[in-house]
Amino acid sequence: MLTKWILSPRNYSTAANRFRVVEVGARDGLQAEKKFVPTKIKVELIDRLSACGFSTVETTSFVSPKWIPQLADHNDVVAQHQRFPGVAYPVLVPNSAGLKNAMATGVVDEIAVFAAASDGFSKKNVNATVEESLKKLIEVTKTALDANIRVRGYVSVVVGCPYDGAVNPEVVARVTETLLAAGCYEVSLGDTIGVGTVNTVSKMLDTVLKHVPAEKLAVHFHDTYGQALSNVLVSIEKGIRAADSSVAGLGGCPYAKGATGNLATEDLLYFLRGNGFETGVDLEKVVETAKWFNLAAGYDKWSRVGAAISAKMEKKI
Ligand SMILES: CC(C)(COP(=O)([O-])OP(=O)([O-])OC[C@H]1O[C@@H](n2cnc3c(N)ncnc32)[C@H](O)[C@@H]1OP(=O)([O-])[O-])[C@@H](O)C(=O)NCCC(=O)NCCSC(=O)C[C@@](C)(O)CC(=O)[O-]
Repeated sequence: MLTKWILSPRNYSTAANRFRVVEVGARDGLQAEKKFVPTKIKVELIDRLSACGFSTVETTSFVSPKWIPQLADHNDVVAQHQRFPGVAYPVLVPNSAGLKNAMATGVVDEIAVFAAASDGFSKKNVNATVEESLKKLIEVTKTALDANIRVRGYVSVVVGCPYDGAVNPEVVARVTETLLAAGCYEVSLGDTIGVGTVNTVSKMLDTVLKHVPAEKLAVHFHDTYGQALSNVLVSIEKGIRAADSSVAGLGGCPYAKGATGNLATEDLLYFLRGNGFETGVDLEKVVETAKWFNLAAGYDKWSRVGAAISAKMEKKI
């Protein structure tokens, strides 16, 4: 199975060489952090990421502050960050209360709703089964669309669940179809705990793609076991041209035991650039942003590519 990917030529046609990278560091990256990152730093992080050339920068979550205290400053974040032309700034919304709060800010024009492909994870994450949560999300999506707010969808634990084990790809397909039918413009398939491999991700995608077209899908890999880039490659081979990632590989999910950071944006951009894809994002600027964030927030988090490029930059000085 693996040889097929290794031997397959990397000269993708120009028509298919555009790739959208969705930057989720300010939301997914910070939601599980032990310490609260000050609002001012979050806002500057979003502004700096916007200047890198992303077309989508996810900013925060309108979830319960009791559940995710790290993003309790969502009102201030959306009010204070800049809005670059052509950049979408979705916020995560779990229910109608979150949508109401997001709409009350008067500045949110895109939300992301999230469901899961296992009851075990869904109950831990949103205190509802998959079916119960889908019912709520269909309502939320309808209300948002009626208010001219675009809606992106997520499906979590598409390969494996920390509570229920291996996940049936048919369930992933059904949840994805439901979110698209509700009106989401795209659904991002999340390997929340990063357990997927070329083999399992490939099988999952083959099943989902029997039901929905590749243009309606994005992928969202966590790099817990170092498999994220191979899984992006599999997704590309199947026609998917959008992936989520987070600057410096920040991230994790508080309700997914063992989940480490997202696929790092710098690693994804290097991989895409090296394989002939155009993203419109300036890799070196993203590395500078990671460097700034580490200094500003007192972190020492580096992607592999970020560490390598940063070392080269320092040599030149
Ligand atoms: C969904 C709930 C709220 C249900 O939580 P619940 O406790 O069942 O909610 P409830 O409806 O019973 O309400 C309880 C209290 O929360 C309040 N409340 C209720 N909703 C809201 C809201 N939106 N904003 C602010 N407050 C809210 C509500 O008003 C009430 O307040 P009280 O009366 O106790 O003072 C909760 O489970 C929750 O907030 N969960 C969010 C968990 C989360 O954010 N997880 C991480 C994001 S998912 C993820 O990271 C995966 C992803 C997307 O990245 C992809 C991947 O990697 O797979």
